[in-house]
Amino acid sequence: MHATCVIYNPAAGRGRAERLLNALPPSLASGVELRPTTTEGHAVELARRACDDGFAKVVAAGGDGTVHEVANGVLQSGRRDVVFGTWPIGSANDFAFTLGLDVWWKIREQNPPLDVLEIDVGRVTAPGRERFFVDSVGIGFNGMVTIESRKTKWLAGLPLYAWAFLKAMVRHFATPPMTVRFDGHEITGPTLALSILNAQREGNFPLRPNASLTDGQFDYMHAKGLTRLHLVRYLPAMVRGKLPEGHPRLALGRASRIEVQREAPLCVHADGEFVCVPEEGVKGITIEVLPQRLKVEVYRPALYGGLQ
Ligand SMILES: Nc1ncnc2c1ncn2[C@@H]1O[C@H](COP(=O)(O)OP(=O)(O)OP(=O)(O)O)[C@@H](O)[C@H]1O
Repeated sequence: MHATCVIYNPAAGRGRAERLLNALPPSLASGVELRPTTTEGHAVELARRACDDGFAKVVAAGGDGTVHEVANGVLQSGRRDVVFGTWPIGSANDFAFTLGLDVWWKIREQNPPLDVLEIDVGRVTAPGRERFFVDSVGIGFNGMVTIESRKTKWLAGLPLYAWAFLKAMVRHFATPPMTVRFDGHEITGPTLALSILNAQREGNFPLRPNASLTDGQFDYMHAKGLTRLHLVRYLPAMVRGKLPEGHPRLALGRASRIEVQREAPLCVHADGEFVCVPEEGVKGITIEVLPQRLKVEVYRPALYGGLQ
């Protein structure tokens, strides 16, 4: 049997995935078994099966959606020794950015060496559902941005999410009251969005550029009673990863357990995949860190986007 199982989404990157995998450099292609997904959600099952089959390494080849599903499969398998790899061939590769793997992928022909790091993982629970995540969770406005990004097929990467952000701002801007408990500290008030980052980027925006994957904590951005004007004003800062510290309506902080309650049903994504949409009526959700729970491949020269 091969040592590595590569689970890939043929639909990722607007259909580019198949072409890229057919042109793998020999250093990556040898010792690898490719297993394609056939439908949404399939990668979870394929990853679980790859772990049961005894592969030492399981790679998610696709965008953040594929990363999310493969990571969930590996974590559900209970095997702690499996190394999780990411080949960023999707249209959003936020997790790969933090691991330095988007840089590595560009120079893959040179076969640069990768290291293994044990990173924190997040777990989202709500009544009747449980999900792991590796990159980020977005609640409220960010969930609506994800809905809008799914409707746009003609853009990718940052332009896609900037466009979806503007559409969500016109169609779904709302700041209903929300109660959020960050570890022992509870706040109730108008909330536009809550971003909870294990890695550094959400929807291509480097919202928390100093987030660590190994500190046992999430870095969050709590957008409270902002106006549309605030959003427009802070969009360039979000794109550059330079949100203001100490803003009364935009709190930045760290926590290892976050509980959210809202009267209006929640829209929540985890790594860009929906945990719940408003129609499902979910009003409460808990997000917690599982410290150093997953072994992942990283490219050290560009780890944390090469910034730290
Ligand atoms: N064979 C398939 N056919 C259609 N959809 C699939 C298939 N396999 C996976 N998917 C779904 O495609 C979605 C996007 O996958 P992924 O994130 O890997 O690609 P992407 O090009 O980066 O997309 P996105 O624009 O969402 O970031 C996921 O929700 C995933 O469940």
